Amino acid sequence: MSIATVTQRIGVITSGGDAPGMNAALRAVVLAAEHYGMEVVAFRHGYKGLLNNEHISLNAPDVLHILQYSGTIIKSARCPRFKEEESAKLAAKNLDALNIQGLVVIGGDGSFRGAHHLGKHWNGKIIGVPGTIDNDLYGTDATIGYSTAVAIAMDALDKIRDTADAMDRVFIVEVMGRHAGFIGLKSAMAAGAERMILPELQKDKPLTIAAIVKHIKRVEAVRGAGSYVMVLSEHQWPGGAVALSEQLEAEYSMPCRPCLLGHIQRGGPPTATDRVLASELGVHAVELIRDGVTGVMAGLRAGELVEVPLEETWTKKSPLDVNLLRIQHEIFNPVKKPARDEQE
Ligand SMILES: Nc1ncnc2c1ncn2[C@@H]1O[C@H](COP(=O)(O)OP(=O)(O)O)[C@@H](O)[C@H]1O
Ligand SMILES: O=P(O)(O)OC[C@H]1O[C@](O)(COP(=O)(O)O)[C@@H](O)[C@@H]1O
Repeated sequence: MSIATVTQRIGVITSGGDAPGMNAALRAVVLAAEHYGMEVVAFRHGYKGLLNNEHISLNAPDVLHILQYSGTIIKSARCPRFKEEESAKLAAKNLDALNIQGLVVIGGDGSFRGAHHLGKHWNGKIIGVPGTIDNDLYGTDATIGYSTAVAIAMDALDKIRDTADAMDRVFIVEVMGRHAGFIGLKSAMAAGAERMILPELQKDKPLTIAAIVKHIKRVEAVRGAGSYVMVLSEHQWPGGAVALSEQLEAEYSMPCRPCLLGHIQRGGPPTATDRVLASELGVHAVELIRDGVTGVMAGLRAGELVEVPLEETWTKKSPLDVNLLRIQHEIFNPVKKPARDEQE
């Protein structure tokens, strides 16, 4: 690839919930831009910074040794005001005033909606880089941060198992992923959890407390007294893991404890998978801007770099891996019964 001779200035933001690997993506954007003779202007606090003109210029020394840290050095934010038309117009004005020709938006589906909204009022090139632990963006096999969140949840589940097993207890571990069960499913499989309560499974036939108790008792009948670890995606039970645990203790006399992983899932060192994915997609985003592409997310599918129209990333839905679901429900379920009964 030839080195561009025309100097371009590109902007970058990290937006929405921070995700492990956002710093690695940022570093990749800065290093790729420098490689192609482009300047980088970062807006702090996502779209809020774009509206408030809170910008800094970023060069290679600014991103030295940041890829091993979660969070984001340019900070992230949620900015409800950006949904207004006037906000997109103001952002466009601010970008033009700085002579910025392209913008890289590192974030999740909300951030991409924002990018699409901005694109209606701004002529610059806009590229999305998928950064969210939830993995809920269509068009890429994984989002930046997902691998780390799963690893953290798995580690927590392993630790919980020690105590659950020692004391013959039921544990309910609540994981993030407000609309998608990717973290729940993968961490449950990785840690050998007995039960998963995931948004996708709850949609058609929400679990009842009676069905949960029945399964716990059946597992005990098969294995004898021991541990039972349940992975619960957030917002899938009224009152969450705490309420479900209290119900099991009070109404069914089951020794049960809740564990809420919360924002622990977004911190600590990103996995190698996230760092490399972020590096590849950050560079791809800059190369797309350099090639004049706009309005797409830089993604990775089956090992290949892809470009997905921004709108598709939230209008289309990636389903949970049906094979992983089948294995969890049928092969790894200690209670052998037809899969259709599982979510009763
Ligand atoms: N429909 C929309 N139109 C314009 N901007 C939006 C829209 N939805 C979200 N955004 C912007 O993107 C930000 C991040 O979205 P959010 O859903 O909070 O996180 P994520 O990008 O991780 O999904 C919002 O705070 C808002 O500034
Ligand atoms: O950090 P906040 O604002 O409390 O948001 C929590 C939410 O952020 C996430 O970690 C990531 O979601 P987004 O990618 O949509 O920002 C969700 O799993 C969780 O529900």
